[in-house]
Amino acid sequence: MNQMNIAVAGADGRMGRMLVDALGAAPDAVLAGALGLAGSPAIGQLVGPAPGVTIEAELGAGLSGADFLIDFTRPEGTLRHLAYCAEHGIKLIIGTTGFDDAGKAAIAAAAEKTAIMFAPNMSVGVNVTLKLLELAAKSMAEGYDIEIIEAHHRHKVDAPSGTALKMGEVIADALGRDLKQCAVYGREGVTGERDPSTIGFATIRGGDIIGDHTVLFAGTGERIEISHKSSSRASYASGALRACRFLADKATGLYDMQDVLALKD
Ligand SMILES: NC(=O)C1=CN([C@@H]2O[C@H](COP(=O)(O)OP(=O)(O)OC[C@H]3O[C@@H](n4cnc5c(N)ncnc54)[C@H](OP(=O)(O)O)[C@@H]3O)[C@@H](O)[C@H]2O)C=CC1
Ligand SMILES: O=C(O)C1=N[C@H](C(=O)O)C[C@H](O)C1
Repeated sequence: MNQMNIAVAGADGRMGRMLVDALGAAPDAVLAGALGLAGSPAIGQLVGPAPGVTIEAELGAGLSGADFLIDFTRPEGTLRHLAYCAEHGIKLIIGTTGFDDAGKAAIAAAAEKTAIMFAPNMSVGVNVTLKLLELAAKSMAEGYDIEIIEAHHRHKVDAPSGTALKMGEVIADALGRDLKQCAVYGREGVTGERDPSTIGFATIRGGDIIGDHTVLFAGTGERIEISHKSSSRASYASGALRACRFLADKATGLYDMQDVLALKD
């Protein structure tokens, strides 16, 4: 078994800490570096199993021993790491959400130089849910109003969640619609009757909710709700490690969790 040398960005964050623990328990991987935000009190702290790795702000120091970087940070941080990884052939697993179109284009361009797995949700359950949504949308293309409701902890900074947006994209694609044209992000005041061609989004933020997503297909005389609820961040971390194993024999290319889990038709 080849050992994977994996660095973690945002090593002191909620997902970073979970990833460091997951790497400590993985038989085929070692924590090979850790990155933190310049100026953060976390810089210089030891993480991981003994003898430990220090969290570095300088990319060269944090990534010198790494073949992979797992990045759950913020778009501006990920884009900085992306440029370095593309230049140095470090494979990248991106879990960060909240990218604009230019950020997504930069990720696609970097995938011509190194292998990248980019997904807003790395849990098996959410990725199977995406397949269920495709089937549900095709089967209920007429007569059902589609609303996506997501709930997350009070610290989350982007809305709607990357997962909710991905669910919207999958449904819009299945229906031959463009999400940019048909999405409605919240409602207030005199809105008029609901336009049947729209896909609505509602966002809840509070407490320590790890991540709940429900898609409602509301028809006449019945409604279907397809829900996924996360009760631990461990499912995201194990998905990220699965992605490293998937990328191990790839030199370049942009992949998602549907590729990793062999869920593509
Ligand atoms: N794809 C998936 O399966 C999942 C995706 N996510 C996404 O991952 C991201 C992180 O989530 P979470 O761990 O909860 O967030 P946290 O805020 O807990 O952690 C973010 C980490 O990134 C660091 N950071 C912040 N800004 C920068 C920057 N500009 N450059 C480098 N590092 C930076 C933070 O440093 P500091 O502490 O010093 O601010 C911290 O270490 C979010 O976008 C979230 O939506 C989350 C869970 C699952
Ligand atoms: O910020 C989070 O916590 C999460 N973010 C991801 C998203 O935006 O979809 C994935 C998960 O829902 C947790």
